[in-house]
Amino acid sequence: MLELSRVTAGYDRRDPVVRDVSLAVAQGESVGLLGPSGCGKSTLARVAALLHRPDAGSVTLDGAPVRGWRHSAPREQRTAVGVVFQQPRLSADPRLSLRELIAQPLRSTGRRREVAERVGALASEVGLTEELLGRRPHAVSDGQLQRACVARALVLRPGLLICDEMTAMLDASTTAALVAVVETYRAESGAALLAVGHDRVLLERWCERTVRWAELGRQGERAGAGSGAVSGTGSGTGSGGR
Ligand SMILES: Nc1ncnc2c1ncn2[C@@H]1O[C@H](COP(=O)(O)OP(=O)(O)OP(=O)(O)O)[C@@H](O)[C@H]1O
Repeated sequence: MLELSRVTAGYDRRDPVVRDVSLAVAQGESVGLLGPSGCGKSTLARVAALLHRPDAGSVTLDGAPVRGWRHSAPREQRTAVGVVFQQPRLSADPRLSLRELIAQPLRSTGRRREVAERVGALASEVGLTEELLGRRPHAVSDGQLQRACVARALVLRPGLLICDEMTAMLDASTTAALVAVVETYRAESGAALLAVGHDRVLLERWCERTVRWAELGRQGERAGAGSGAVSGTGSGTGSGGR
């Protein structure tokens, strides 16, 4: 489903934060990526979500190499990945109501006719009332806004979901509710999951497999020798992540 092979990425080519790392997530598989704060997890998650162009290495989605990032990514690749970020306020347009926020990917891909049914169904799954759907981000709590961001990430029925510290600012009951929404969606759709974070207990409970950041450079080797649940990266791996 997702194959990151020998990816180097960052904000300064002379000093990249992600160095020569490889990671593969098979179709339908859930993988937790664990690492300390600042190691580069979010940067790698953004590369996988086609939001950040790597300086080197390759990314393959559903067998097709990714050649464009952000707005230059082909629509079918962009819409195949749903993303939830740690801080919903940074990713949510403050001018939109929660209803519009959830519906926006459908509108921008010309699927307006699905809006009423799909937004209604997702709102009830994530636990947002009609009244909350009419409010804008400034008038809801972080947890309520994150519920809307999860609904938005699922609205196009992606084959891969990337959750970057999705629950870091949530209480235990909202965390459990949103993890359950993601897992219900995965059970119905067969979607794969890459969940990034530093909460080992949560990720080990949530995901079928967890990988530590320090092990990332060896993913290709492990996939070749392992259970077959993970597809190989297709090349030898380098010196590993930081
Ligand atoms: N837009 C940016 N410009 C310059 N440097 C950045 C930018 N975003 C992140 N960094 C730096 O890149 C490094 C890795 O950041 P990143 O957010 O990928 O780490 P992380 O493992 O996700 O951390 P956390 O768990 O704290 O979210 C950090 O040193 C950070 O300061």
